[in-house]
Amino acid sequence: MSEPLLTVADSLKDRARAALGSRNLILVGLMGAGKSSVGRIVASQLGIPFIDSDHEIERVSRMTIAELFAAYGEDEFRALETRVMKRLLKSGPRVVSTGGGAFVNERTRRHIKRGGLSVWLKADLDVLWERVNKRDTRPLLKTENPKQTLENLMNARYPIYAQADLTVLSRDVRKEIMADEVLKAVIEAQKENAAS
Ligand SMILES: Nc1ncnc2c1ncn2[C@@H]1O[C@H](COP(=O)(O)OP(=O)(O)O)[C@@H](O)[C@H]1O
Ligand SMILES: O=C(O)C1=C[C@@H](OP(=O)(O)O)[C@@H](O)[C@H](O)C1
Ligand SMILES: [Mg+2]
Repeated sequence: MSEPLLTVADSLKDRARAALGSRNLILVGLMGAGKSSVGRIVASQLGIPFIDSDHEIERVSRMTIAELFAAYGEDEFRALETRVMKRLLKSGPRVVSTGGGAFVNERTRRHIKRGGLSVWLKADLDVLWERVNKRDTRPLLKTENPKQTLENLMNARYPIYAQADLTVLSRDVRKEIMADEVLKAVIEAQKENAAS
């Protein structure tokens, strides 16, 4: 019997998987960009493990992110985040979705830059706000005007996220489509690398 033909979707996964090699794929960007949900789909498409750094932090500390912020403050949370990221990125390939502040922290950013290919999921304020205002689990948004806080974070952080290896626009389309766009960006980056 002849081998079935590869479908377009299969070849996208296979080409992205080959382009990634043993590197990690690390998703960065602001709260609500879709790092956790899109990262999980990308990992399943690539057939490699998925880890969300916030979940890993919650697992090792046996506390929620909100509890950690309340009990120890943001600085301690960042120190723990740095340690967890360093450990997660030691071996690959994996898809690692970070919390929104991880790439902003200089030490964590260094681990991410060394640890693989970083992808910024970039979204505009209204898209982010629509998504994050449905839940109140994010301690940094517990302010009088959370939309303004989100905008301030955007202004402060976007120049830093721009240091990621790749940028993918996070739009109001299905998460599966966003995941495909991440796979395409990985393939494009490899092509450009090969051409230069
Ligand atoms: N492309 C998308 N379309 C619709 N909803 C999305 C999309 N990406 C993420 N979401 C939703 O937005 C919320 C935030 O997504 P999440 O993956 O937790 O973002 P992050 O980890 O970047 O903060 C979740 O409720 C998620 O289901
Ligand atoms: O932007 C940030 O500094 C944070 C983002 C959160 O993760 P998500 O980006 O997955 O929401 C979480 O790590 C914590 O609440 C701090
Ligand atoms: Mg997340």
